[in-house]
Amino acid sequence: MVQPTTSPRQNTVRQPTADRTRQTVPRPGRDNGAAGKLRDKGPSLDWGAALDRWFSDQRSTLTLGVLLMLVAVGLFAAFISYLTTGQADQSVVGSAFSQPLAESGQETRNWAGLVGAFIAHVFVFRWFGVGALTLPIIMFLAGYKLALRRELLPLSRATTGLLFLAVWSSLLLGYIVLVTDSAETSSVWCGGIGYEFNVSLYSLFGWGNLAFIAFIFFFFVIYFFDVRNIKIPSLSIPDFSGSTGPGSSKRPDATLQSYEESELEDEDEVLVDKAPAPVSNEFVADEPDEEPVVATKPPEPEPFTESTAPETPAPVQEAMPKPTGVTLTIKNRESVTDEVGADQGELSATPSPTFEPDPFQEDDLVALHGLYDPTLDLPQYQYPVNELLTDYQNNRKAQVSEDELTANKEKIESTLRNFGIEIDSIQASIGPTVTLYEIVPAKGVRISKIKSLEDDIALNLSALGIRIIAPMPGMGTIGIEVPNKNREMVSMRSVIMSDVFSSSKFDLPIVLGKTISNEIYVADLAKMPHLLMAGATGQGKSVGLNVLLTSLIYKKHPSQLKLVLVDPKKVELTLFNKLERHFLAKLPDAEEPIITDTKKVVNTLNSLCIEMDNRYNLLKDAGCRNLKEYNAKFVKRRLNPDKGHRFLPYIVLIIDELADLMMTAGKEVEQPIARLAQLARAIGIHLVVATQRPSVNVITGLIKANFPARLSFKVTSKIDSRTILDAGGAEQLVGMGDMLLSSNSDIIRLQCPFVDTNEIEDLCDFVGNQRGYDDAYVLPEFVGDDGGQSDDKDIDLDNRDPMFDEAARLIVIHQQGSTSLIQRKLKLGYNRAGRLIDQLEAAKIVGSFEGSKARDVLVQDLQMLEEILKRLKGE
Ligand SMILES: Nc1ncnc2c1ncn2[C@@H]1O[C@H](COP(=O)(O)OP(=O)(O)OP(=O)(O)O)[C@@H](O)[C@H]1O
Repeated sequence: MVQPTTSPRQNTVRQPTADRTRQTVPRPGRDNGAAGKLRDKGPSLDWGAALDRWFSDQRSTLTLGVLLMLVAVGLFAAFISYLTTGQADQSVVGSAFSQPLAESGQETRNWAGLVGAFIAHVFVFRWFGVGALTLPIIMFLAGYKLALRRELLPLSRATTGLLFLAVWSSLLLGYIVLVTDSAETSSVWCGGIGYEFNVSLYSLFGWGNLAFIAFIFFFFVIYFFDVRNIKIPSLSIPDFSGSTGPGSSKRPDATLQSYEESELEDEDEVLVDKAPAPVSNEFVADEPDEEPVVATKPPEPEPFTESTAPETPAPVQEAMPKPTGVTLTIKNRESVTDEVGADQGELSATPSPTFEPDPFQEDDLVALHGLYDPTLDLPQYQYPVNELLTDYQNNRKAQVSEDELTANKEKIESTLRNFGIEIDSIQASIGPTVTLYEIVPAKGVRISKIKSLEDDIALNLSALGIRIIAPMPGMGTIGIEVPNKNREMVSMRSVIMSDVFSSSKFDLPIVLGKTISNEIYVADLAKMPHLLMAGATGQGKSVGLNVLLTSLIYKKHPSQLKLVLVDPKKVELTLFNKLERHFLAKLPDAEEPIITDTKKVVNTLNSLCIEMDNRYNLLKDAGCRNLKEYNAKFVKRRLNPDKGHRFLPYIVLIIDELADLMMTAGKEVEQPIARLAQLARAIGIHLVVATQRPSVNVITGLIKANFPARLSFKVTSKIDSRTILDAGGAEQLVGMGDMLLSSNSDIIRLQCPFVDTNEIEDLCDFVGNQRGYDDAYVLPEFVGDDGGQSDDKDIDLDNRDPMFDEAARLIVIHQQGSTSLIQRKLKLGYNRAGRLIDQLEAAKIVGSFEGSKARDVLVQDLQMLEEILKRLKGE
């Protein structure tokens, strides 16, 4: 969990046990580090790497591609030529090795000379006949892909089809040549394979050969076009573009169409939906009539509520990578490797049947569109720059003079001696806030004795905040922490700019400050997986929360992270309001993205539980154990958005002041918090809960048990310290961001970085002023026991939305009562689409809201609908 900086005392920061275990336990089916290292040493990898490098150099692929295309054209010419001149050339080819080559060359009539005649003789005459023409075509397609890094036709699929055609046409023509007894003149058309095949079997089966050849064709078509899912009439047109429907086009996205259609075949009405193709923003160059993609305009964001999930746009619908495509793909590949490489919590659910698209098509999708890149939602988004944070001039190292050190050492020694404790040695290391004196006691000294003298030593050193660590975990020493007279302020800017943070590959990196040995401590919230924070008023809790949020905002793209901010004190988190359209999530009907009202907090927590359940269902359907695996699969376009799959951002819930909530809502907040804390780690929902009052009726056993990572600023009593950390010590901290972090039973003292409100303001302005989503990320609707939000749905049908009729027709045509369908097709924001669906419900066109399912459509056809619309208009 820790990324240590280089420091002489590096070994003092211990890796949490869970992480250590994780490194040593190999995971089935995964590439583990050890295996990687072994391979690294093998010489074969160097060749592989060299080859990879060669292929990733565009000059190499361009050269090879063009060469392949030229050879393909030459071969094509040679084969065509052989079909007419072959017979004459046969003797030349036959005698090529018995007479001088130059002479034979002159005699050949093949357009591609003796070499052409020779190759054509093998491929056309000996093997495939006219079917051999498919081979240069395959070669040309491969060359084209290499040279231009795009496909004329999906390569793998076209290769399969063309190879089949080569063999099969040879068989069929062989049969014809045999039964017409025209081998003398026409055997060049069928080639040796087809002719020999038919000769061997004809005496046994007679015309049965033809039936067998026809059956082979049928068999191939069944598998190649996956006949389960396509309409039979389209089979008559073998189209290697991969498109199978009657309306198949030569567009390069034909594969995509086939992908979508094959998945949706069973639902005719959905196919209707697909006909006008929601592929509105792709392949602009080919389809100028379609809605153009403006490079600067991000695609319409989809608020991902469960009810909208089935309508989430296919990842394949994102703008086709333009000339930058290569870069994007490479970037994505890296990010996927990163993602798959690390590990996370696991989901024990048994994977249910998974959507496994045809591997050809899946390859084709990635080949055509590249990996799915969620950040293309906001392609122009700029990560915050370091200059937004203040460079505190006085941010010097802690000044502890030699005199101060020696004086403290002597005092410690003499104090201990006064109590009859002898020591072997004493060593000091200066931290930002405190200096640690490490003592090696003389043999026979009882550690508990030193610990019991804590107060006396503190008195003698006349310093506040002495903390005695006896023994120092993992070392045979005793630590005494003495606060520095002049402490160092750890600025946010310095930690954000540090290598350890900026190069951190954690999923949710949060920089918590500096350790006693001046190492910058970065933790991964995703692995914590939740954090409980306590601290008396004025000790740095709000600054701590700001630090945590700042870390996340600096590292994550808005498409990868959503924040749910709960602030019953109403003032602490207001600044983050500006991030509404980038990082914040809220309930569908919420006006403000930052939740301050207790009732709304309860609804939000329950809504997050629904989101959690929805995510578990998605993961189960995808056969993934955690969010990372799921997103990695989605990025590789292996999950079908039409089945509700979507890229899932991390959600971080921050509650600033749990005490208020527990006082007013008690169990109503405790239970969903405990449930989320218990179950939400695998699906990427993480909680940070802060409180001023770490008493047992606020941090109840239920909550505490589910928050293994706890952070305490200075608290007022030892009891409070015990409540939060299960150990004393937090009452002796010195304030101003001095804190103790307890995770996996280790306690570490840290100095929290400082970030001021005006820095947060600048940061939020920087992000908030950029183009964002249309709205905050919408959480699933939650209707409480009292009917929740339904009471404010007094719908006045005389005051219908101008788009009402259009929305109604859309819903009836698609027979799908979904807000996001309206949003997407009519290009409306979520709120307006939500109002429309309420009006449609009031007009009894759609049924009532049923949790995560789409609403029922109560009107069967357009005719009925027109009647209803007329009635509404009073006609
Ligand atoms: N990491 C830090 N480094 C230096 N000074 C700090 C740090 N954190 C807090 N302080 C100082 O302590 C003051 C109070 O901090 P903060 O507002 O975070 O306290 P708090 O615990 O949130 O209080 P409350 O609960 O009343 O809101 C800050 O204004 C700042 O001067």
